[in-house]
Amino acid sequence: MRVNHRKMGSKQLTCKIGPSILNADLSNLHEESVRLLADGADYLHLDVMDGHFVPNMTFGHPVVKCLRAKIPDVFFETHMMVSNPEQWITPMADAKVNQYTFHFEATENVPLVCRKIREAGMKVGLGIKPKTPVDVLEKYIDLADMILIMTVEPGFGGQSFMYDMMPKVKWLRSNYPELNIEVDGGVGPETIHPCAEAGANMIVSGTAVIKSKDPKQVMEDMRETVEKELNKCC
Ligand SMILES: O=C(CO)[C@H](O)[C@H](O)COP(=O)(O)O
Ligand SMILES: [Fe+2]
Repeated sequence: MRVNHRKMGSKQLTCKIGPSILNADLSNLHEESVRLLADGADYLHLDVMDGHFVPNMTFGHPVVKCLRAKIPDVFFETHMMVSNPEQWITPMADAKVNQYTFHFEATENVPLVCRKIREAGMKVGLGIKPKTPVDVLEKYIDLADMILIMTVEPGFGGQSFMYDMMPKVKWLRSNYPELNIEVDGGVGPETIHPCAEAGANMIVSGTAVIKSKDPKQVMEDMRETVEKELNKCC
């Protein structure tokens, strides 16, 4: 299935805030997630790391499945920082993940992975690491529901936002007005302006939300900034 993101149709893009629980107290994953959702999160961005594609490990489908059992209705995106992303499609679908976001750099066969994710009933997210140029995505964009532009080297939370990734977001937004574009890494109140101006509408924020005394306010402020920019163009 192909989605034509180039056309300027009637689809109104909305801002979605997806906190990353990477730097939360993972022994309290359920409580932390419930708190973030009560504070206004639109979806949960679950960072899955395999210690191979990135030099760190987090959790896999068994944990996601347990979390899903306690939180049945919320949109789960798994950010798959794994080699061989094909391997985990079925288990993540079984865990009732809504969107499976994998990395361009992790596979030789992007179309095949996109197709398998869709066949398993999930939305397709396709991401690139900072050193990967955005134009490699051109022939795959219509196979995806969302493009992820990493604004840090994947692997760890709490890193500094890479401002020089913003031209990638701008390029995508100017060519694909209806595309969902996500930014991830070092995003918070201090760095949301360039993301919004460049055209990102799906905002992942870990440390800035989790470590804040007022996560609700942080998410509200980021949403307001993004929505202001989205409303400018239409
Ligand atoms: O994918 C990630 C790291 O690879 C995380 O989603 C990201 O880093 C979020 O955390 P922070 O906002 O603290 O950077
Ligand atoms: Fe992530």
